[in-house]
Amino acid sequence: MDNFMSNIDFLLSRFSCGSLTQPAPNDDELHQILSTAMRAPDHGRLRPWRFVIIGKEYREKWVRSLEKILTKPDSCYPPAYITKIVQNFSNAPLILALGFRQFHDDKTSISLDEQLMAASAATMNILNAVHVLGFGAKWITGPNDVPEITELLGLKKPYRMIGFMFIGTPVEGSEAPPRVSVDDYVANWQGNAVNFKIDS
Ligand SMILES: Cc1cc2nc3c(=O)[nH]c(=O)nc-3n(C[C@H](O)[C@H](O)[C@H](O)COP(=O)(O)O)c2cc1C
Repeated sequence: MDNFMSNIDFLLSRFSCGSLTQPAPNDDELHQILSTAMRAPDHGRLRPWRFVIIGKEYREKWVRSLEKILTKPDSCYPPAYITKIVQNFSNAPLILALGFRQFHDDKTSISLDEQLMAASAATMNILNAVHVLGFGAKWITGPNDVPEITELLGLKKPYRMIGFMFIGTPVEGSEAPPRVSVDDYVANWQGNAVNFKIDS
């Protein structure tokens, strides 16, 4: 029972943390973290999730390539965004590119929405596992829809990106933001359509 309490406490204390420093999880820890993604619910056992690790050896190359792509003359990104994103990617102790493989109608009856949900559930498992091992992480969208970037990562069609995750050690003083109340978001069905407190 004690064990269950502490597991619940872990889940309840997770928060996203963008202010990260070294160390990042080591290879064994990262393997454990990624193993939890493989336990996500997944209709039809398609295992649609795909993750690309951008480790520190290739950090510089990745950041330079990213900057080059984002600053092309036809780029739709404002300079301030590019500076911020390049800085964030440069400082992140470890980067994961998050994606999923799209299986289409000719291969499966499972919808793309469901595949996206399975990949999202896998990503949530990663966030929780990172926290359990004492690290912090943040899931960001980033420039995940730029064709040259998806191509650079090996995540162009039939893959689709769902963002990036930064993983590392939360800087001192990082704190969970206040949380919302369960009662506002959950209703008991009592025979008629429910109303949610938050929406009334
Ligand atoms: C699909 C997805 C994309 C996100 N993209 C961004 C983003 O680009 N920038 C950002 O600051 N937060 C982004 N977030 C939100 C953060 O990951 C995080 O959830 C938020 O800062 C709230 O923190 P919390 O997880 O502790 O509630 C995204 C979340 C999700 C689920």
